[in-house]
Amino acid sequence: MAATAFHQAIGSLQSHECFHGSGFHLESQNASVSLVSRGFSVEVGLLRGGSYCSKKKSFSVIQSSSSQTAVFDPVLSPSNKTTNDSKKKSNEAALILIRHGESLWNEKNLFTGCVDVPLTKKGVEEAIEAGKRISNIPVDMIYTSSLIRAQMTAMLAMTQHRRKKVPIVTHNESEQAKAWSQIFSEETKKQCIPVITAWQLNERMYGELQGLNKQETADRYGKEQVHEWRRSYDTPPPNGESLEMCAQRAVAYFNEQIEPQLLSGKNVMIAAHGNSLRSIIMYLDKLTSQEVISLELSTGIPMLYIFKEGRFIRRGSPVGPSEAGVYAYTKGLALYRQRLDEMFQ
Ligand SMILES: O=C(O)[C@@H](CO)OP(=O)(O)O
Repeated sequence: MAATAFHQAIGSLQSHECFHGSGFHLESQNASVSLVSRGFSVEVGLLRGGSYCSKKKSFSVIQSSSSQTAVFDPVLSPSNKTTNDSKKKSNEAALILIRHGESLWNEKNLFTGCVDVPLTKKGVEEAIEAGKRISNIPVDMIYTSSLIRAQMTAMLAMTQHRRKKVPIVTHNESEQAKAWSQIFSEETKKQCIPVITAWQLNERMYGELQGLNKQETADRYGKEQVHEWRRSYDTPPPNGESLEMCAQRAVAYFNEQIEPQLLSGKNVMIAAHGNSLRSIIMYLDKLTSQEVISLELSTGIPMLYIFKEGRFIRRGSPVGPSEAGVYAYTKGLALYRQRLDEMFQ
């Protein structure tokens, strides 16, 4: 049956259990508490104030697809019995968010924004480690920013995936690019994961801070001013984007392009940046503009959400493919993990 141990176990996790795990934290205790208790009404206020108004529209667009993989993965499912089950649509989908691994400018403590800087060796290792953590979670589509550090992270992470599907960058920038990158085998297509690059998921544009040293900037303009530029919701850095401005394009893109995929049951991974992901998490977790100030993301730590009945349920950061860790708060899930490992031994 489609109702696998993974489903049951994941479904029985309580939301308060999702706050464990690294990669995502709110510094204030109060903020964490309000996260789990906050209702939809706050979000509506936020939506009205900002430009996330396409949510309603995007929810009405339901695409159908036969190539989706359910949140439980038939290949990885302990029962692994029927092909019918594998075709059955799930009303759940996994959403993995991952901030890129350490970049060369993270290492040098420079404001980076939209400057296109690659990963360090440590960043490469972080991306591979991230891939191990999510290697059991099915991925049907990948979205990255147009910046190389996010793309490297996505690709390196996918080298660790158990399904061994091939991530293929989609080239829609011109008719010729589309035509010249076509795949003519349906069988091969099924073994591919489309990778869509979107500038809307880029890091916030840091304006005249790009290339400056963060410490030196704090020494010059004061710690408080620099903190406000870096973490506040609506104060833009000089000639750059505030988090609010970044959200206007990143969340709109999420609403218009990514949510319809989740609604159709596709499992999606997004590899992006500290601030573009902060704005998306603010939307997913219904954070207020005060709460988001304390939201910090580590490099190369994946975070999992389950999209179910129009809601995003945060599951935290998978510790590893076979470690009980964050997921193992229920017996059923621990058992599923154990069976999975036995299957692949
Ligand atoms: O420099 C940047 O682009 C970002 C992310 O590294 O910095 P911050 O920590 O200020 O968001």
